[in-house]
Amino acid sequence: MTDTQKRSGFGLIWRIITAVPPGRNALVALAITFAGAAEGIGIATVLPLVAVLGDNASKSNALSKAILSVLDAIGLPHDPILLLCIIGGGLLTKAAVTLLALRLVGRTVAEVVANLRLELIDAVMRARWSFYVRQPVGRFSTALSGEAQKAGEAYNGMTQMFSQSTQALIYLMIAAVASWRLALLAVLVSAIMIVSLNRLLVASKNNARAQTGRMRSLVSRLTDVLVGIKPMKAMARQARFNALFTEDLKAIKKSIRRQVFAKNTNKALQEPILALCLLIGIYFALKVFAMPVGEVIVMGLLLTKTVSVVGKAQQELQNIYANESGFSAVYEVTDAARAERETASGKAVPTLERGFAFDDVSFAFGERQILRHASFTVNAGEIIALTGPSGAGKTTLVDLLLGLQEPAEGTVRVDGVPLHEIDVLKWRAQTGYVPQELILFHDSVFANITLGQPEFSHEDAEHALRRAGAWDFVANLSDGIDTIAGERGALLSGGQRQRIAVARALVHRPKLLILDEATSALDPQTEQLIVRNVCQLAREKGLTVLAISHHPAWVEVADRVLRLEDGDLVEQLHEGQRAAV
Ligand SMILES: Nc1ncnc2c1ncn2[C@@H]1O[C@H](COP(=O)(O)OP(=O)(O)OP(=O)(O)O)[C@@H](O)[C@H]1O
Repeated sequence: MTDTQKRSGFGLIWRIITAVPPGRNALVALAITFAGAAEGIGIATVLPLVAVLGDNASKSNALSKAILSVLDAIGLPHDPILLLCIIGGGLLTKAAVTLLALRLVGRTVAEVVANLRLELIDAVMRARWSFYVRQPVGRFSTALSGEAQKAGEAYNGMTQMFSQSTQALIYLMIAAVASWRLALLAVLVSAIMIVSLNRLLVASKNNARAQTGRMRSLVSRLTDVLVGIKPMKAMARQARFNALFTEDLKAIKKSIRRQVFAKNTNKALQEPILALCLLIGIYFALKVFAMPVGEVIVMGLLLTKTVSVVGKAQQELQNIYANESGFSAVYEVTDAARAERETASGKAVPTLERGFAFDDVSFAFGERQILRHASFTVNAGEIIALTGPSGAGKTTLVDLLLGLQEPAEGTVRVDGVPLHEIDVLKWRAQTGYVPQELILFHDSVFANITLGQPEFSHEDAEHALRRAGAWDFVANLSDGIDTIAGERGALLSGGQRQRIAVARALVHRPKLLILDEATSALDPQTEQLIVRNVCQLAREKGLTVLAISHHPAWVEVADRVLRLEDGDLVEQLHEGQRAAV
């Protein structure tokens, strides 16, 4: 059971309440209580009105006496018009203050949702690399959209429930002053209603949870499928996924049906339960306690009011339950991401003036040994080609160099300083990285290169594109550098995408350039052009290059070739060196 599941129910409600500034909560509570009290005064004044209108029996009622003596104390007459004004004034004040409270609630709900989303995005962005590898992307999308929205609705439900409960309490107090029997009856009828309809609340909660889980699974699957839709379409193998979605959709349909039924039934059954209890109450009041008709009518009004607000409070609780699974899901993702937050790195700022080194580094994924006591040094300005069979661990070696993975043993050093003493964010900021599976954003070529960082101009992007051998084709696109690349860059060819990714890695003038099979999709001439440009950067600007590639173009120009195989890292002589030997 996760922490979030343990905290479900009222623990989570408490978390939502405490997510709102205490002052705001207090203000909302105050406005709601004040509105309830104003209405309560209005309703309570009905009994003395009946008394003043001539119902002598009502005159002897404690509530009538209390209100009329307050009028005496402040020197006001027992005038029916005045009492009508008090009733109307109470109801109008309630309406006005409720409007104010609703404005506050609206603002707070918007803030709750926005804060939840901010917290979620912040936690996800700060998580370590290994966290993302284990999560379906759809999990984040569902949490960010529908589930965060539900959290806001749950807060709204809580304020409504608080409002109804406050009103119920006020009515109950008035009822207690009017008659202890009435108060007892109100408590009894409310209890009958709460207990008899509780099953519907539990049903709402369970169905909402099932629905949230299924929705998450559906969105995760759909996102995965859409990301990899092309080969499925090309091989006409998408039918299996249709069947999977149908399963999820069927389950969602079933839980929605049950949830709507539970909600509507709760609403529908409250009225007959109340009516039945009221009829029994009226019978006892008239026949057993021989209460006067006028008093019984007012008491009936008070009882109806009290029990119906209890009913509304119960409906709001049902709403909270229906939305609770939403915010517990948001917290689950946020908490999971927070638990995997990248630990604070060191303070040293590397300049890569001397180079970097692996010092007796070992690393494994479970049983799979990737590096075994690897030691090597790369001097600043060197071009290194890294080769090795598929799955040997070349990408993982780069992850270790960038602090995306931590060695089980040994130390990675930059300029002689261990990586854990270095500010890794500043270290990574000096790196240009072109991954094997590159993805362009659905945005312009310019935005894909600058990643939206305002410090880069069109000239910077053009300069980087020229270095990446991409300027000619970009200049010929319909909107030049402002052409939209399409979903994941699908409007460009594989080789064009690679060159834009190289430009993205060069635009911030890095000190270290990491190319992971970055030119694999290019024709030999274009690849040679990029290799020449990168070599020039290494010679003129001291750029250090680590190129994972089997292509001769890189192996031939490399100062050194490292080969990784079965966990062992060895230095190889390339053609030129072999000839010299
Ligand atoms: N996050 C991970 N968790 C568990 N195993 C992983 C993870 N990432 C990679 N691996 C495994 O580690 C091994 C090395 O993967 P890596 O991507 O580093 O190899 P590579 O040499 O770059 O391969 P290729 O040349 O095919 O790109 C593979 O067997 C892979 O299955």
